[in-house]
Amino acid sequence: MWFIRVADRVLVGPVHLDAFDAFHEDPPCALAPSEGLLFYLLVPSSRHWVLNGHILTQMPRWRTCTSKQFHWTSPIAQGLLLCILTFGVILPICCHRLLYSYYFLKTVYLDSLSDAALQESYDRGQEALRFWEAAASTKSLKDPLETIAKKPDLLVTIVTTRRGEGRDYHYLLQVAQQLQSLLKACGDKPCAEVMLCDVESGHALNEDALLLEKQFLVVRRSPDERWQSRDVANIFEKEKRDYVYCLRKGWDLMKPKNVVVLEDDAYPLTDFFPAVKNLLSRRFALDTLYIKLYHPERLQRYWNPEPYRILEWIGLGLFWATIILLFLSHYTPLSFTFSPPHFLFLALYVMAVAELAGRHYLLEIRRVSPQLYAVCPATECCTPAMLYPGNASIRVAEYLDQAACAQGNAKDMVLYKIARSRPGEKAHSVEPNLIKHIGAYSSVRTNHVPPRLI
Ligand SMILES: CC(=O)N[C@H]1[C@@H](OP(=O)(O)OP(=O)(O)OC[C@H]2O[C@@H](n3ccc(=O)[nH]c3=O)[C@H](O)[C@@H]2O)O[C@H](CO)[C@H](O)[C@@H]1O
Repeated sequence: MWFIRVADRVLVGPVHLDAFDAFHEDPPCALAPSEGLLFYLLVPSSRHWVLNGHILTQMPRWRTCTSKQFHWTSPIAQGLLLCILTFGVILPICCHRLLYSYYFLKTVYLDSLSDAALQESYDRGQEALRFWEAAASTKSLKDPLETIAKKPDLLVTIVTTRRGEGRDYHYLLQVAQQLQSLLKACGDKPCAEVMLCDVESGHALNEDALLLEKQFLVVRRSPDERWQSRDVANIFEKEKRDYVYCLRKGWDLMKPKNVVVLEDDAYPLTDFFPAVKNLLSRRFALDTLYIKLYHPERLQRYWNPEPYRILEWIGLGLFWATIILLFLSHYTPLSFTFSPPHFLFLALYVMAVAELAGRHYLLEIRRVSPQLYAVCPATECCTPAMLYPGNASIRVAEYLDQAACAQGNAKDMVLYKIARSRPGEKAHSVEPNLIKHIGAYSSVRTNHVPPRLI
């Protein structure tokens, strides 16, 4: 390919020296060539044109573009090159295996990643089963009800039911094992009391909860109450009533200062207790109905209908655009000016990189310290891990009692609407997540077979 320059005009287009017919085409203006690539068209001699020593019989019909318009040192060309490199080369290479990135190659990697996650969970479940069976056979503890502290700073209640599908994964045993190891790491004074709330109301027993009876306080409805609890309109209403029962039972038994309610497939991460402690030490916690400790990763993108996220996104773009421009103008030989177009371009560039690579991965950086965890207005979906500061758990039980749940209006949606509609009530979410959702099989919904990660 050749580029031809005459005086201050640049003639742009492909010149195939072996096929002069190409000159009859009218090539479009394209990227400007670098100075070093320019070749000069020699002026015509009689009826011939000479290009780099080759004789042409016709004058090529070129469209001309001024050299100012196309020059590779121009900001537009540089910006274009940067975008092509970033979005067309670097990000696809780095992110094509990242589950929550736009570049994730679902058709190639989703099945293998999902199978690996299932296998990992199964292995952890079997390991937990062996662990708790060994503990049950060797330890004979006092009645857990006698050993629990009254008015603990924090009560962790796990709502559990017998699982049909996915029972070999022993979600409850996995969660209990992890909680126990995190509690040990707290030091001499336990950072929380744990209560298992077994809401199984069928004829079959929740065997995982039975296995943990010697280690943790396990509460259940009486046989009469259990029978009544089965008589409900739908599974979502039952799920809500079970939740309310567990909230009330924890409060009645211990009068805790704060409550965390975990669903039985909410696996606490290592930063769980330090982060909860930090949240409770912040002023806003005194004044909140609940703090969500988990939001599904697939819904963590900027491009989601959460207004604060759009603000965060714009802030991120403006912040990094400023840093990059300051850096370029002070620490590189490049002659960058702080012009508004540069600034706008860089802000949009940073925003696009953050969104396409995956906001989820940016949030993970916050794990460096609990102080860096972000608190924002509560998001809509899901309640696998909820923190109720002060006596909020009892307020929530009362509010939920007054609402009816159904398909499409499960307890998570009801709770979200309550927090928005009740005057004086506020609800928050923390980011990043403090638990991992390990429940590939739902006990209230039809499951995709085999379960997939997204
Ligand atoms: C990760 C995620 O998005 N989870 C949400 C999803 O749960 P899932 O569809 O994932 O259901 P799941 O099996 O995790 O059950 C949620 C919780 O309900 C409990 N349970 C189940 C059956 C029953 O009769 N009684 C009972 O209390 C169960 O022990 C568990 O603690 O939808 C629920 C609302 O429907 C909640 O919003 C969950 O947070």
